[in-house]
Amino acid sequence: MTAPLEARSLSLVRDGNAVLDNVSFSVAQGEIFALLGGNGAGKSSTLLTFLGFLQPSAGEVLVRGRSVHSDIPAARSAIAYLPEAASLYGHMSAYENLEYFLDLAGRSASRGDLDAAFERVALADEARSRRLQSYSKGMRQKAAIALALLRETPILLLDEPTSGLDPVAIDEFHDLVKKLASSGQTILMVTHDVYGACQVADRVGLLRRGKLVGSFAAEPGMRIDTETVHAAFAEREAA
Ligand SMILES: Nc1ncnc2c1ncn2[C@@H]1O[C@H](COP(=O)(O)OP(=O)(O)OP(=O)(O)O)[C@@H](O)[C@H]1O
Repeated sequence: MTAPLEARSLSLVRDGNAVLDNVSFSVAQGEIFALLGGNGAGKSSTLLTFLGFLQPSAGEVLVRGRSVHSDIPAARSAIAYLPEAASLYGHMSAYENLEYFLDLAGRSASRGDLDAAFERVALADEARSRRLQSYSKGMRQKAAIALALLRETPILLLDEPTSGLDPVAIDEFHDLVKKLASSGQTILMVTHDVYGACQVADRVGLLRRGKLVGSFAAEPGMRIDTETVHAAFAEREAA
């Protein structure tokens, strides 16, 4: 079966610097793959390449078996992307944000559809009409995920999705991501969080200075030995 996401010998140069070097991996349907690495390892750049915002200098990325750069709109329409800072508007309510962004994506949703999505992400009823500027980071994250759900894309890309969330919000978020994967969505997330990656992912890849230096099957609560963590994070770019 064709993997929904695949990087084939992907190399990337940004501003003259080699950012990714011969990276290959694929993510199967319904799988959660976490790319783990230090600052500057190339995690966000990998996501931006799948979205067609960055062009490989060698190799290619494929979405549902098709080279992204041969049809960027097709790749983007298959993907919901959550950047590190949720990109919804603070001066609008959750209802208004979702209506507006779905409209931009050429979709429409009834109030009932919106409420059903908010239920799935457990965004409280009373919050839905409130402006997002009064939300906590976890609530904004829920609203952004609700939007991703309503777009009904087969693929979800998550950039540091739990940074700044409290431990309860992180657990809720991980449960939600697992539910999405078990309903068939394919998920690629990038993170610094070793523990969280092992909690939520099926597989973890270690990215070190643009090279994929290892990958392994993850299990909740597993410990990665210090040597492995240091191998991934050593020589990271100074933050
Ligand atoms: N807008 C940009 N223009 C040019 N180079 C960039 C740009 N953004 C990032 N880079 C470079 O690309 C490399 C990889 O950065 P990237 O943001 O992909 O890493 P990351 O693993 O996501 O890091 P972090 O964990 O700090 O977010 C770094 O060397 C960085 O300096």
